[in-house]
Amino acid sequence: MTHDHSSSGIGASATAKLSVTHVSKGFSSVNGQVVKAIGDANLSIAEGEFAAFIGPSGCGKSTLLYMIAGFERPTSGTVAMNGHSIDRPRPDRGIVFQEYVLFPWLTVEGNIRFGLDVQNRRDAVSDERVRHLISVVGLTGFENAYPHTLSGGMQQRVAIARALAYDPEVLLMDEPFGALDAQTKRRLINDFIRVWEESRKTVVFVTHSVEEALLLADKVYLFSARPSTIKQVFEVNLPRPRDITAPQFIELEKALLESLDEEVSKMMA
Ligand SMILES: Nc1ncnc2c1ncn2[C@@H]1O[C@H](COP(=O)(O)OP(=O)(O)OP(=O)(O)O)[C@@H](O)[C@H]1O
Repeated sequence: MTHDHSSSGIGASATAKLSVTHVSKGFSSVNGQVVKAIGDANLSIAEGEFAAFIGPSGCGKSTLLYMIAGFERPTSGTVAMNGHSIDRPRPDRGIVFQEYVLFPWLTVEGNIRFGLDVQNRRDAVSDERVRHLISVVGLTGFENAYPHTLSGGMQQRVAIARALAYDPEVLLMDEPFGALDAQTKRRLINDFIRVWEESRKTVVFVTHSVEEALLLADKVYLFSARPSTIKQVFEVNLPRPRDITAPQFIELEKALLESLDEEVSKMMA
């Protein structure tokens, strides 16, 4: 099922975990011109929802994610969590980037434990939490390994466990599997679905891949060409793990691709 979200008035909702209301964002370029990345974005993400952002390159997906993270502020409009405007990064939002940003001088366990150590949480409960996370992301046996000895897929597993370690309310992911080869990506998607199903945290996941979005998300938010709005929301009411050959999956994939292609053409015009 899809909804047209190009009109306004759908941002605020009493039950929203995250709400984006009439948000615009412009950047000044080196020659002094303003690039309007986001025109008027409105969306509302429910508690426990797995949301994917997709859209043409440069439409402002990462920019909106960074506003939710608190790294960027909107030019106008509001981005709120639990009804409160977001004004800075906080540990209630964990983030996983595309690049493997691990601390090279810390082991796998040290990296995962990092956020807990910063909060001085070293007790039996946090020890058990770290041990459990190492196991669910499939890194048991690699606790004492250093990042440079790990493959890209393994490093992203560490980054996911690290973001989950301090139990954030929301997990923000910026193309976390984008740099991985197709096979590693597929395995990580399947494993990540299991990890997510255990906690059912609210996730916002930026991706370029229609297939990845439809394999993972409850709702796929399609951004229009710049200055962007949320053009359409695709609801994916299919049980996980999803079958990419199922007729409903293929039907959704086709509709999403067609709508995305229209926006990509506008960006290239
Ligand atoms: N800090 C910045 N300074 C100037 N311009 C910026 C800045 N951050 C983003 N932009 C511009 O804003 C627009 C949106 O960028 P953003 O990275 O959010 O897009 P995106 O949809 O995530 O792109 P992609 O899919 O290619 O990663 C782009 O034109 C980009 O060049």
